[in-house]
Amino acid sequence: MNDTWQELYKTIQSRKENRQEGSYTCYLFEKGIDKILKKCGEECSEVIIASKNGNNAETVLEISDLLYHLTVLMVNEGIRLEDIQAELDKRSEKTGNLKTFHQVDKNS
Ligand SMILES: N=c1c2ncn([C@@H]3O[C@H](COP(=O)(O)OP(=O)(O)OP(=O)(O)O)[C@@H](O)[C@H]3O)c2ncn1[C@@H]1O[C@H](COP(=O)(O)O)[C@@H](O)[C@H]1O
Repeated sequence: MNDTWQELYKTIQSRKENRQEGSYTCYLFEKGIDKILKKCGEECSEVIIASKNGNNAETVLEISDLLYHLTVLMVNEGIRLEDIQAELDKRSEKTGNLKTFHQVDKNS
């Protein structure tokens, strides 16, 4: 997985294990799952609004906020980056298989 995302994941994981004064991540873990999910929902809406407004710079900021909050959710739930990677790889294999199937179909 992408190094930046991996680093962020590790930092968030360490915030869960060692609570730190003034850390927003620790605040989210203290509040718990309902707060984390609420933030994921809010950030998702903000991505939609920024994108609808055609503002790519704002959309990039909101997608980054969403990815951060989704990563907090993953750590909270014990979902590893490798789990996401495995699922994406599985889909990519399926698409590859599908392409092969269509190519075979076209040629026949
Ligand atoms: N990537 C992020 C990141 N993205 C967004 N945010 C925070 O997410 C919050 C979202 O802003 P909002 O205005 O929606 O929320 P808010 O009003 O601040 O808070 P609520 O009362 O709504 O919960 C902001 O406080 C941002 O600072 C992040 N906070 C931390 N990180 C990274 O997480 C790691 C740990 O940081 P600490 O949490 O500071 O220890 C570091 O690598 C940071 O860079």
